[in-house]
Amino acid sequence: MSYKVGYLGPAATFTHLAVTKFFEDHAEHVPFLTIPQCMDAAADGKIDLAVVPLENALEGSVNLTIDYLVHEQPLSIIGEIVAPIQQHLMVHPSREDSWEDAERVYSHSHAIAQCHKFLHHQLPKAKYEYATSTGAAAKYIQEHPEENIAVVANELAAEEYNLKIVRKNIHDYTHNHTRFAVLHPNQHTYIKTKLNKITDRTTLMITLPSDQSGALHQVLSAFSWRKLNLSKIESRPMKTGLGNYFFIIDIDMKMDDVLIPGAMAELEALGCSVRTLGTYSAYSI
Ligand SMILES: O=C(O)C(=O)Cc1ccccc1
Repeated sequence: MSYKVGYLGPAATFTHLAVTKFFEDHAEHVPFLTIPQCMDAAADGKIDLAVVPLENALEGSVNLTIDYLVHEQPLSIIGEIVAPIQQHLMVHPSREDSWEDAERVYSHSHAIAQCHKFLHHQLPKAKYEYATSTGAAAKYIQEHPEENIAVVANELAAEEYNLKIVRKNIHDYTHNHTRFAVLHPNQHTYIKTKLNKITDRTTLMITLPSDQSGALHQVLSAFSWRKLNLSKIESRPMKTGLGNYFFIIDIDMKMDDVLIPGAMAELEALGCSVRTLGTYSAYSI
């Protein structure tokens, strides 16, 4: 079967690279300019699957993806792709010899954050400007050679948009990986890949009862006495007022019939609300 797979585009973003490796050639790739547009298309059935960035090892969660999943478009995470990320500095070919004079650095906010030390030292006077993706920034300078901008993006983007890489591997730390989520309206959807599976995961969203002392401790104990291994816990604002947060928790196993449902029932009995954002396998590139 051939899937129609939407991704955070345009061509040659990191998300696109992840899609290419995950689906090989049994998928039609459909670029979207923003994460919400891509997720809306999956919810409306215009594409079969959406692939969007979820979390970066250096910069943390992609809040736009998590917030849109939680507040706007309740798709399920049905798979995860973990990809190494190498950032390069590139310019329009006409500026190859004068890249150090760049007035602006343009890229996705996570890409700029991953290269802060490099940019701080090598382009101290440049202003940062944020694009919807690294690919969008690369495409922009191809189309606007008159603007004195350097872009942070990957090797494929330099090829795709005919740019010159002037500094390679400018990310500040070597262990730069990103998790991409494969999203579908229905949790019970199976996808096939030849990539190596690294782990199974279940992602839950948990809202604590308000003003109850020790609530987070009780939540964690529901997982700990069942020996459920958590690989992530993070809080995000509910957007309902200062001090109101929900938690995103990753458990390192697939939904089962006993342990995770038992923990969820215990949390609900404590007055928490619990939503399963997905139960899936994670694969590495
Ligand atoms: O902008 C891109 O290319 C993306 O796919 C998002 C992203 C940005 C920075 C690191 C990893 C993924």
